[in-house]
Amino acid sequence: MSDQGDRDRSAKRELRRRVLAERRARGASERARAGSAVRDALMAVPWLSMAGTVACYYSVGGEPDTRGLVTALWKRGTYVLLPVFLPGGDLDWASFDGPDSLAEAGHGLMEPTGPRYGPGALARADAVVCPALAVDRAGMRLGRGAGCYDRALAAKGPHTPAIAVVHDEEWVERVPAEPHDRPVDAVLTPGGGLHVFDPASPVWPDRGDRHGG
Ligand SMILES: Nc1nc2c(c(=O)[nH]1)N(C=O)[C@@H](CNc1ccc(C(=O)N[C@@H](CCC(=O)O)C(=O)O)cc1)CN2
Ligand SMILES: Nc1ncnc2c1ncn2[C@@H]1O[C@H](COP(=O)(O)OP(=O)(O)OP(=O)(O)O)[C@@H](O)[C@H]1O
Repeated sequence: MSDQGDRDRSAKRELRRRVLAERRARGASERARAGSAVRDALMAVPWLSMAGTVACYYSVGGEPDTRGLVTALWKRGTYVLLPVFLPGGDLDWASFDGPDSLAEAGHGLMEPTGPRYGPGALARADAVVCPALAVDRAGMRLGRGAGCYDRALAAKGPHTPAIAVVHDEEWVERVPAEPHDRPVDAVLTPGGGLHVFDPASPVWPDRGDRHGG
């Protein structure tokens, strides 16, 4: 392994530690406010309202709250896929079908209990809302370090945007990146709303046409 690789990995560990400590310090009212902002920002995006299937995550702990978003999408009739963390770090996918369709799982996660569609199910999503600990100005994302989303995002379609959700302070100048890291297409922060990195990217144009309106 190269020295640069070692430096990147230890810089990632340090940034993860810092963000997780800051998240633990966030209070319930800030979390609730952030959750409403995340929900309202994404529910107002026109192309997302045309999406038949959205892969999301069901937030836990100090993560930017996505529970309101998941519920709002589901109530609107969008098919919502949520991840199931497999031993080994791959993600399986099952649908959200109301709060009763979830159960506590390992690592403090809440996961869907219904039929699982396999890691390849992400190919059917029209958008992927993914967790992150930090995102930088170029869209590189830092995850929890299991590589789950690095691998999972490889299964999404080429016209499917990946949108990372982070707290305002977690959208930073630069995240240490390794060769396997892939940028996301947009970042959503509670205070700043949705920011698209490259509006000319093939994930964005003609969404209404492709998805039948
Ligand atoms: N809400 C949510 N769901 C998600 C993710 C996520 O980040 N957020 N994931 C994104 O990849 C996957 C689960 N990935 C995980 C990877 C590692 C650990 C882990 O090692 N947890 C530590 C505790 C760390 C902590 O307290 O935050 C442990 O159990 O020791 C947990 C989940 C799929 N589902
Ligand atoms: N496409 C991939 N295929 C196989 N292994 C991968 C892939 N991407 C990353 N990994 C492995 O996953 C591990 C963690 O990677 P990294 O530190 O970038 O995770 P992360 O992006 O923080 O986490 P996550 O993707 O779960 O949000 C690394 O050891 C890396 O080699």
